[in-house]
Amino acid sequence: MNRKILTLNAISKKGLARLPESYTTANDMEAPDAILVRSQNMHEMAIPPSVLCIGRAGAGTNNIPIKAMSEKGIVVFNTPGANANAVKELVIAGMLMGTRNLFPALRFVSGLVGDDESLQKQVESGKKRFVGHELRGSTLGIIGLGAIGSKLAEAAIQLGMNVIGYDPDITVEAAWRLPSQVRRSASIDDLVKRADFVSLHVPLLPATRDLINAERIKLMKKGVVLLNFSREGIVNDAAALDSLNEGRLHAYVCDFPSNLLRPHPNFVSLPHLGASTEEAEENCAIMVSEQIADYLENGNIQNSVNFPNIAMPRESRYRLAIANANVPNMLGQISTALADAGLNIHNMVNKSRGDMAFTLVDVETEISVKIIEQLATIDGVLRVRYLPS
Ligand SMILES: NC(=O)C1=CN([C@@H]2O[C@H](COP(=O)(O)OP(=O)(O)OC[C@H]3O[C@@H](n4cnc5c(N)ncnc54)[C@H](O)[C@@H]3O)[C@@H](O)[C@H]2O)C=CC1
Ligand SMILES: O=C(O)CCC(=O)C(=O)O
Repeated sequence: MNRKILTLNAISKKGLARLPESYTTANDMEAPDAILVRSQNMHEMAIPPSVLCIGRAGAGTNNIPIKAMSEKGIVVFNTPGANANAVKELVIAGMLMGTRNLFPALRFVSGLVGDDESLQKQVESGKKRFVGHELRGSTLGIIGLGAIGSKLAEAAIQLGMNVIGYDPDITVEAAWRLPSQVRRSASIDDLVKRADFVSLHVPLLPATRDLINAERIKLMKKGVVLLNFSREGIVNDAAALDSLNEGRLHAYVCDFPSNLLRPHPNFVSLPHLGASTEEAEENCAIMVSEQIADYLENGNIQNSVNFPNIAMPRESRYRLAIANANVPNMLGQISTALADAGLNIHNMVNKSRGDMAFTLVDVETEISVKIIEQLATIDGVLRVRYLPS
């Protein structure tokens, strides 16, 4: 079927190539079936009523109004783990930038004047200001042991670091990925007291806003390097500046700009580069393109952040995909409406997640527009799609 996909950010061509050939992609179009996005803020955007799903080529979905999309039956996907290696590698670079004073040292060298002999003398007398610490033997505290945090833990152990971690909601899968040497912290406070490096790998949520604030920074060891490759807002900028000024924070390495912190020589800020590798961009775009195509064609859902995972092999040509509220008797009402219309159900699956549920129904004969309209009027049904193959 011809489908229209609106791309709000640059999405890797290798990923877009995974969409069926009949699909059109463009960064400006009327009535798209789906939207592909990376970091663009969609909170103020008017979402066209034609949109069936949104694919976030990446992990964080705080740029998407998830609740409003759920209420409209719009499925939001992300790509768990697809850019985790890229972020992990940049965090390792960040630890070195912070502890080896690489930016102040680079600024020192760029400011030198004189002939080669004079430069040599200035370097030899000046370099003692930039003496740092090695990663090996230091303690890294990781807050959030999901896709990125667990990869970082593994790499840090290989570099000879001691790793402590905190994640009260760690998934079983992520826990299995963690090396046995990672020590569990009882709380964030406990973790920050013991770490030489603190790295944040949690989503931005109301509960994680200002997670690192003045009180927590006061618990940290003097000379700690703080790394935030998660989101701005998770570290309180004013508290970070105060502690950089007083020397408790040796360096704050962050993937987001801050006008307040920018003038401080030990604030290292990158332009949201964590996932900016060709490999990560391809991985995310491939994963998200395959997910939205399977949803648009078959109603199958994998890696949604607001609806349950659901999949049913196609054994009949006539499929209904129904987004509905997770309330009693939805299945009863749907199957009664189909039975009343003389339609025989071949296969049916329903999954729920929080307030949301999703139902796939394959019937043995064609479904009329009238039945689809009737199903859409059932209280709690958010969206009904007919997907004949
Ligand atoms: N700088 C960049 O370019 C990128 C930034 N990110 C950011 O990193 C975040 C993490 O990414 P992933 O590891 O892929 O996500 P993930 O979902 O695999 O892991 C997040 C982990 O944080 C844990 N968590 C949630 N609240 C917590 C809390 N209060 N305390 C401790 N742990 C908590 C969860 O249980 C989960 O295990 C994303 O939400 C995104 O904001 C992700 C990719 C690229
Ligand atoms: O797409 C990007 O460059 C940003 C990635 C990111 O922040 C994420 O995946 O959460």
